[in-house]
Amino acid sequence: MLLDRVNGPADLKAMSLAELRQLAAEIRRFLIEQLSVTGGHFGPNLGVVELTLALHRVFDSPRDKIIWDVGHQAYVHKIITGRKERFPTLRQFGGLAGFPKRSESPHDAFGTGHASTSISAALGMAVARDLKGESHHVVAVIGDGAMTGGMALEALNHAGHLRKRLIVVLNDNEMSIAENVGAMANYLAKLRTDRTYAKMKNEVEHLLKRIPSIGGKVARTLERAKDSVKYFWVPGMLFEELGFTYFGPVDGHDLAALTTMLDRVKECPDPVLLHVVTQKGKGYGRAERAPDKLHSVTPFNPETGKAEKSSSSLAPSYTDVFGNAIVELAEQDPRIVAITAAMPGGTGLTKFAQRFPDRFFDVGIAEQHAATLSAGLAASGMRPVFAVYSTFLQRAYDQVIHDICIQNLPVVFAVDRAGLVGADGETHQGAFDVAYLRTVPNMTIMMPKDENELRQMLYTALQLPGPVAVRYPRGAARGVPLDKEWHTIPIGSWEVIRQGLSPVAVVAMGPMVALAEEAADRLAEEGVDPMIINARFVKPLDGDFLLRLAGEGWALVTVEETALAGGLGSAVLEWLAGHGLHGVPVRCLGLPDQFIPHGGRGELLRAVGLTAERVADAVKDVLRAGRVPRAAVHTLEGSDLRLGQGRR
Ligand SMILES: Cc1ncc(C[n+]2csc(CCOP(=O)(O)OP(=O)(O)O)c2C)c(N)n1
Ligand SMILES: CC(=O)[C@@H](O)[C@H](O)COP(=O)(O)O
Ligand SMILES: [Mg+2]
Repeated sequence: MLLDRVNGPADLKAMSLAELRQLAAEIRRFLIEQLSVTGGHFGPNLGVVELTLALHRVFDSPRDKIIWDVGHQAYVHKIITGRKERFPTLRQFGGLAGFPKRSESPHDAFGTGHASTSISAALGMAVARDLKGESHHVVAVIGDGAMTGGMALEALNHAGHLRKRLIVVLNDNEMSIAENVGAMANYLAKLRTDRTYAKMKNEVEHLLKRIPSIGGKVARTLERAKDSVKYFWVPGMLFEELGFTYFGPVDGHDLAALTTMLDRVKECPDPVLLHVVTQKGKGYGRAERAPDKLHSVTPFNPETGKAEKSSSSLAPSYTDVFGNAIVELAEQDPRIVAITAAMPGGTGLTKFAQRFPDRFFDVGIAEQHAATLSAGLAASGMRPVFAVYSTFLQRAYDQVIHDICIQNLPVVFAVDRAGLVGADGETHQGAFDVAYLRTVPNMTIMMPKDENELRQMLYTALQLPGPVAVRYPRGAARGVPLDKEWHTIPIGSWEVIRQGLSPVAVVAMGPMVALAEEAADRLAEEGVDPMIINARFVKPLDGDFLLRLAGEGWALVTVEETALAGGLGSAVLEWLAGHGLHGVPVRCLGLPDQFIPHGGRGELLRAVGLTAERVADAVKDVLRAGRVPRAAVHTLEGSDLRLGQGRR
């Protein structure tokens, strides 16, 4: 196998085109075999096999910098740059990351995971190169979906101004996760079919020149009439006007054409954009036919394409429960509209989009725009629900503050993937939304203990006059029955799940309520019987309840699957301190002040100390503390996390 001979990009240089074509076939087989076992981003990587080979053939990584936008399509890059043996550990704790990581390889020039960052980073590297008098190449590989992100356009604008030597490879496969949307997608479609324009140009010129005497003059005038002719004749005008020389479109599966074009753009002294047309899922029929469904896969049978039966519970996912609930609510309330930033499937809005196409908006990978679009909708009497992953909402923080909360507009944030997401690692953990939303005045934040409460929270949120975030985790809910009737949940009210006899209360949020119940079962064997509280509102806290607990001498253990700094525990400590209740023993369990890497969610929870055992220990610990002297320091410690000690 040629692939056995590839341990670095240098091994490609000596290969003939025929050998590169054979290598491409071998890499496709490798991807299908490996990802059918580990799962991962499937369609995107099948689509960039030839493009990656051509890039590493023409450029000299790691001296030349190649930045992969989003980075979910960097598996082939990792295979070529000496990491193929590690693929059985892909996205597992201590194993190969699913995105480029500078700490993983010198060939990973820049860490990615969130879309639309590559051109900015590449421009930064080009500026640094020139300031340092170096001469290497910098290449940003960005998809048509990521190109709909505002950051990408901001970077194009600046790059065209600076006119630095920079190569942008636009990987256009007509897909984001779902089909790509927006005027940019339409523009690219025109460029893709541009061959007709080019053909038309030759025919028109040929015709003009055949007209006796004036024809040639008209053709020359047309050629000279820069704008109209350039616009009409020269494809890629949008990019040309931004200061980029546009090349393409080129077939992204034709190794000869790709290497020729890359050799050509490599010589350009100014910014260039090479438009490459690829097929997402290329080489695996099911992925070619359903590139959205096979954007990422769980382990599957490569023969049948069927997902392996995972042991996951029969309970519905929180996402599906949300997706069904918002359709039911929208049936009753025509003011409800749903917004997504290029994640209709992931956020469960597919059904809503089919049922209410006029009230559904996929804005592309543009969370900032989605947030302020929602603000405009809310300011005009609609009830927008912006469904967005916790990690991606980070992109719209100023819009949340400036456009929504200052004006106290009734926007509902359906914050999905809140908590540890697992395999996608540091860039995707939903760790920070409580901290970053709790500090914003006018914001209400709630998290359900199960799917039935999620439905009622969504209903409650849509009754509120101001901004509200309903956050829920990735994956299966708890399989509880769903109330048929809608009812509102009193704002700021906590719920006693288990009364308990010992003077200690476990104040838990979301899936940590179930963990607290597990801990209580363990403690019962030792005669300890804590109260368990469902802290279903993080903002506002249930101050009356806290006052009663503190006044009656209870000790507290807070448990959350979010960053401790700024989370539920912080809120409780701030509240107690703010009310002069300094003697209450408190232990706070949650995510430590570290980025949580990829791995199974269970493994990661153990690594950060969010286990029933650790909750039980904390309860006994805080009971032992008893009424602590006023001078006591409340602990906010996470665990002494030694992440990355997993399988190498
Ligand atoms: C800021 C941000 N929002 C949403 C996502 C989720 N996401 C991951 S890949 C993807 C689509 C990317 O499309 P494209 O750039 O065309 O790459 P392709 O998958 O087609 O290769 C999206 C929306 C993300 N990674 N970052
Ligand atoms: C690369 C990217 O950002 C998305 O594909 C993300 O990995 C989807 O996450 P879920 O699998 O949780 O929908
Ligand atoms: Mg794409």
